[in-house]
Amino acid sequence: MLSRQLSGQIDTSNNRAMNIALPTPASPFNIGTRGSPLALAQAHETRARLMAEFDLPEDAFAIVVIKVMGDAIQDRALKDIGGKGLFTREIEEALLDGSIDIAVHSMKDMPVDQPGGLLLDTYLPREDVRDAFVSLTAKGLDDLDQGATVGTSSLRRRSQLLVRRPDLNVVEFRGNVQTRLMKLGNGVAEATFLAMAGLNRLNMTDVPRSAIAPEDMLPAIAQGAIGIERRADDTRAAAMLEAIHHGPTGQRLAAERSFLAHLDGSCETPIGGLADLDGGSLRLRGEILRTDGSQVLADDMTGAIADGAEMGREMAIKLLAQAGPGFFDHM
Ligand SMILES: NCc1[nH]cc(CCC(=O)O)c1CC(=O)O
Repeated sequence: MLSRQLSGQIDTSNNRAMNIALPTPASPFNIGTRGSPLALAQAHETRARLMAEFDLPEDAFAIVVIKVMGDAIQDRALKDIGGKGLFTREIEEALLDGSIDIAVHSMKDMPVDQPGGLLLDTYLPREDVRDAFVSLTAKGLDDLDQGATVGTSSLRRRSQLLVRRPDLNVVEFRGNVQTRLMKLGNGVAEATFLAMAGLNRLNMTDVPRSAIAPEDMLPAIAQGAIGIERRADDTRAAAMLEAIHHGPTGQRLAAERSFLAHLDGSCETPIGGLADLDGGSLRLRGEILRTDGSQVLADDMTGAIADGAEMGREMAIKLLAQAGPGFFDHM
């Protein structure tokens, strides 16, 4: 398995695998992650795939938990304190200073550009991309009373909800799944929204949820995808990650992240996007919204898989032209 995976990627001059020094319990491979339950589950999945691929014991790996600013701040809306880098800066510093070998991320939270010296080009097979409607009382969006209060801290979800249900009262809702369920129980809101991927990865089968079709709520760019970052000059990490990379997820994210890149999106802008593969073609759906739900601009394109990034770029340019200046200025 090792030689098959490495022969194409690392040593193209002949058909023999390059000799990489695999990690050992005495000199483990350090996997960096945030400390949230979901982040830990994703790091454990990465470790399990590497163990299987290279026939290594669990203690040839160390899971290194890194505290990030974003996790420490629970009381203010993320958009007020500086966006996505809040969840990645400390982890990327640990990569650059060598205290970890790779970093495992939710791709949904990752900016399109990484700091110099780092590469984020390895993806695990994608989970369910959809959002979940979570409520102790209502079965779905259509089941909510006129004027009902729903909780979300996501500008995208907020805007998408208001497009469909302008009557809803959308309130800020942060915290982990347990906290949010407690708030629902306390009547703070009648429903909230979570990624299906997170619920599935945490095996939260007892959470009352129903999956929302992408037609009704287009997911965030890269929702449900795990990405693994490394130092650009680390040939061992490159070889190990190549072995667990999931190509189709990479093709889908290439289109979605190109769309995001050309929109210049951060988590401060309501953007949805989803690429699906169907045989030899790629379908990209994308939308941008006004935060008050008064307007949504959407597009849907199908083309060759290899053209995904170009489709993302074209779609972004087209939607931005339709939007005109000031489209996002409603916050
Ligand atoms: N922004 C937080 C975040 N980042 C990734 C996930 C879920 C897992 C995923 O989409 O990969 C979540 C929580 C949520 O949206 O419910």
